[in-house]
Amino acid sequence: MDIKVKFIAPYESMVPVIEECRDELIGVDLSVEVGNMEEGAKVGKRSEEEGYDVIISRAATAHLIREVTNIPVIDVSMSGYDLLRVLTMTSNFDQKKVLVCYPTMTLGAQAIIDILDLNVDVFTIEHADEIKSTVIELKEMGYQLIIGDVGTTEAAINYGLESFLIQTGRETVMDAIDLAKKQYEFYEWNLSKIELLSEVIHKKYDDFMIVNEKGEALIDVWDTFSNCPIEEDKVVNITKEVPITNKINWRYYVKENEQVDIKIETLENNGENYFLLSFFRNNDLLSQLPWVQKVEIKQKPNVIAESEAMNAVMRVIHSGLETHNLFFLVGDPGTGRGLLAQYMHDLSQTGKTFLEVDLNRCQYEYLDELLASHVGTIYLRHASQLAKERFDILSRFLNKAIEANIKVVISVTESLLHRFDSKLSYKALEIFVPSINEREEDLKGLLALFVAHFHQNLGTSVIKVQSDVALELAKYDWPGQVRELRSFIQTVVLAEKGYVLKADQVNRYLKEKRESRSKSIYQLEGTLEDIEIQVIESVLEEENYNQSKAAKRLGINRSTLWRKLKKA
Ligand SMILES: Nc1ncnc2c1ncn2[C@@H]1O[C@H](COP(=O)(O)OP(=O)(O)OP(=O)(O)O)[C@@H](O)[C@H]1O
Repeated sequence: MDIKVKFIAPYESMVPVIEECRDELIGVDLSVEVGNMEEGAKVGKRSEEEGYDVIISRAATAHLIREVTNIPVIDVSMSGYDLLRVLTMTSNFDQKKVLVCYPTMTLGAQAIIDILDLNVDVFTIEHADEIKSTVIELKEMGYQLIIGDVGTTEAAINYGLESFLIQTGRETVMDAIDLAKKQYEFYEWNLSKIELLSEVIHKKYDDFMIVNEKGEALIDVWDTFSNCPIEEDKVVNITKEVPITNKINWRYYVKENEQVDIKIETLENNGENYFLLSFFRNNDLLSQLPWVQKVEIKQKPNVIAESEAMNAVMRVIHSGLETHNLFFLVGDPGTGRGLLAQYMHDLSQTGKTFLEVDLNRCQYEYLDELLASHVGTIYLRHASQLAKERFDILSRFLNKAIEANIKVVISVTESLLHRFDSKLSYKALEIFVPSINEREEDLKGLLALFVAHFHQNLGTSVIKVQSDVALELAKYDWPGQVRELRSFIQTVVLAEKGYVLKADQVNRYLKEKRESRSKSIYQLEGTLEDIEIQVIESVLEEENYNQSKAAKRLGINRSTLWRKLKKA
């Protein structure tokens, strides 16, 4: 396919010269328009939009076009031929002559003048904005004829001087077109490399941009967003604020009630630094990870802590939150470690996100994605069973999280500190969550809390519990800890229709519980429903009375499970 070239001629008489060249061109689709300086820049911008591949223009106009376009812009620099032509022509005139040119031409022009022994002086200017004052000065110096480019000759005419424009000749036009072809091939080759790279990054991120240290975009790809979701000045701010490190940084912005997370990675190429900014809508990334759950804590978690053992835990939590970012909650499943983690978050990280992570299902290569700036607490579950290599990855992640001021709470069944290196374990605070048997004084409070909860949420009748019920409950060992107690209360209040729960009622259920525990196999007696409820109960027990997990294992949803339990 032909390369589409737009030639923007700064003056009218250049057009026929360019058109004359057109017939000799192979592989180039050339069109010409006239436009000097700002006018030329406008034409350039429009030409890019119209799909031109390369633009050719001259001197200052080419420079202005380059500023407003992203395609290659070739400058038809004045050649020796052009100078030779204009100097030969003006040698026929007797006026006091001066050639005004830019530094790149000064030496060549002087050489031609000397060789041909011409009566022309040379005056060098650095910038187009010096033209006016230079022409005034030259006039004062007695020059009558000025040779120069469009700007200089126009100024000369304005100040009543004779002028000759250095015209661009055919050979110069041909050279420029040839250069345009070469440059375009090179540009296209680079472009295809960039497209390939974009494709690779695109596989990882849907929406991203690569910007330089000034915040200017080199590549941008928008898939889920229609364009860059944050303003240009915010991108510039990111490049100013974010240090050049190999650490991942995060920023988040709220735009039209929607949160946009920006993951910032730094890249280095040829001694230059760049930023790879990837954009995620509404915590998109986190919601895509099945092992991460964003828990919304609507109200302050109500932790019952009447017993001395739980009181001690609360004291450690309160003082530890001020000094530490890494906590190990050591205790049996169901003792309330998750609840305590939420309580800690609510106390110290209000307004931020609480993430619950299942380390058993975690994709470790994505762990760093959790370090988003809006994340306040990461609660890691199932850390006890991890393999050695996983511990190393986890340690690195924990260090990063601590540095990012994110609180990490890890629930474990026994102390794990010895498995981390001493530097990290020094930063951690271990909190031992007592088993329910050491929290007898809490039973009354827990009972009241659960009864109220089920009354409010499931519409159960019981609203009051006789004082001796707690004593009866204390006689049982609750291997599934508080979670098992909660589940037991749920079963009881769903079944009992009176307002007051009495000790003898509770004892009846406790007796059944003891009996069912001693059974090793299901009783294949009674109806299908009876057998079903036995299966449900043992799965519930095995899952530490976690209804969601039990429902998942049984392949039913939670409300079906709840209905079946209610019927039992
Ligand atoms: N001190 C407490 N006050 C009020 N509720 C409690 C308390 N301790 C535990 N609970 C309740 O007991 C249930 C089990 O607690 P939680 O899920 O936090 O246990 P866990 O130790 O995190 O167990 P797992 O790791 O198996 O999920 C929850 O419903 C929780 O609200």
